[in-house]
Amino acid sequence: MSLFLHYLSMPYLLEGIELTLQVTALGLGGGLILGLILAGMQLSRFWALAAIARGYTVIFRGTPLILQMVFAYDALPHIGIKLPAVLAAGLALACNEAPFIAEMLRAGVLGVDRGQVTAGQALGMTPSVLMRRVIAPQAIRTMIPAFGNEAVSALKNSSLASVVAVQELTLRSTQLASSTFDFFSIFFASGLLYLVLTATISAIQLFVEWLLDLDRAKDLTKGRERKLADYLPWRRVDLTTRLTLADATAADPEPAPAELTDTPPLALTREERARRAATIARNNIAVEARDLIKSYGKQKVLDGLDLTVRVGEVVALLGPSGSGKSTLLRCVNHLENWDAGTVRVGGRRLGFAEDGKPLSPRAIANERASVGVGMVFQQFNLFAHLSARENVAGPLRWVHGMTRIDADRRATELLDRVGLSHRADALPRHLSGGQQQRVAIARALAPNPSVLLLDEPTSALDPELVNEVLEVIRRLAIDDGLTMIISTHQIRFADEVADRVAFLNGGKIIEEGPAHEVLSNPRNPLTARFLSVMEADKTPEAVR
Ligand SMILES: Nc1ncnc2c1ncn2[C@@H]1O[C@H](COP(=O)(O)OP(=O)(O)OP(=O)(O)O)[C@@H](O)[C@H]1O
Repeated sequence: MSLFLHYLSMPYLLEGIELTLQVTALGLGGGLILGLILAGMQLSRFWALAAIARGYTVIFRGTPLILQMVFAYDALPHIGIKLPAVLAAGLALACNEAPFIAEMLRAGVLGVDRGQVTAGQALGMTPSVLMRRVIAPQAIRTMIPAFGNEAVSALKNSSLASVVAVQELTLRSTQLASSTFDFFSIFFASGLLYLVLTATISAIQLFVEWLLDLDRAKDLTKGRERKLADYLPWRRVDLTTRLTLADATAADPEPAPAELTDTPPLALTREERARRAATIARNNIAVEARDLIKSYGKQKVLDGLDLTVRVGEVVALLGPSGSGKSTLLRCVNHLENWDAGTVRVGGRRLGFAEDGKPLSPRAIANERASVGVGMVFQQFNLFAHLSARENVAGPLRWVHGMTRIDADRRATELLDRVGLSHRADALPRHLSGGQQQRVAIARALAPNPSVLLLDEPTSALDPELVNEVLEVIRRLAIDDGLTMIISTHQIRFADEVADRVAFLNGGKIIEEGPAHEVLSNPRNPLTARFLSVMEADKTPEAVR
């Protein structure tokens, strides 16, 4: 026992730990940098870069680390690169770790919900803002356990550096044992030292997981402490603003939700509708699609579609499942490319330069932000790692350059408008579907869009939550006069809120006109059949 304790505190072995840590740190640090580059190449749009990264992965993942170390130490000098043993071992370890780390990074990035990425694009985020603010923070959280594993494995693999005579812990233990023949005590002490190192890595991993745990939320408004994750770059929130806002909400803890659902639905009288129609007819064109054609493979989804929407007009897109409603909305915002035809928003051809050439993703993002097309999705697509307030305020800062205080103020104002100021600090997963959709509407409204596109905003909701969302949309249409295109299966809602309905079938508008007229007296037999099925069943699923 005394011998074991002696070896455990022996400076000769402890100095070996220093070299072990040096090789591990070089391997992990270098592996992370190289892994980031490889992951970027594999995720890139350029196939040549992806192919080079794949080739690298096959070679370095498929050959033993021990050979790579020998190569770095003995073969590189032949081409004039003579590295000290520690550096050569660290380099080989980094090159070996890189493909594994790249795969972890790639899995983390691909694991982020596509819907959130689309929502970020629709909000005008450039690819780099999307990566920094939406993808990386979520990917990093999911990668921590795998990265912890990789760190432990790199530490253990560093023992192979002994083949290039790095005096790390394993080599020193072996040397000591062969000179003293006290194998058991020495290797037991050495094993325990490795265990301490790997346990430290595990502890750091658990600490980081705890640090980034979003569910560890402490409620500020109830005077409790901020969680550390709030201080991270993507979560940083201005304390003064938070506290001022917290004070404001504390005075009125449960404000508007009752107001949203309890008041009778707004509806226009026949005369008001006629006045509104006359005003809209004089307005400029807000959105114009001309002869739009779009196919997925052999399937033609939009087949020469024409649609004109005037400023202040609310158009409901109706039609059976697969008729192309969502695709049309996605084309309006250029979230989807199309094969032929033109789309203009506010007179501008979104996504194309003056000479008709397609713009880069970054330029399209900037254009989306400046033209102002808001979008609300069927599946809400809120940023899962951000509170309701940050979902609204974040894009205002990142895309529109608003200050933190102004963005937070605007977010609070909009959340109040959709009856959710009391849930501003909640994460999306702690909100009901209806509440999430109301936050999504607030987020889309935040930059004051000129047009709001709503893609079946209630079809993912339980029936009892549908009305709260419809009421918010109704207010936007009737009170605020916002230009909206809504894809919906809610016939009664379309009748009450829309100025015009357009009925799609097979990628074409087969009937359109004033909402009440088309819905109560359809002329096309397909529209009539669709409406009667909807009427008979009252559930959208019936026609799907
Ligand atoms: N990314 C895609 N790849 C291949 N096919 C697609 C893609 N997106 C949509 N489609 C197909 O295009 C057609 C039109 O889809 P779209 O979502 O526009 O219809 P929709 O009218 O909005 O239907 P729903 O009411 O069910 O949402 C469907 O047949 C769908 O399967």
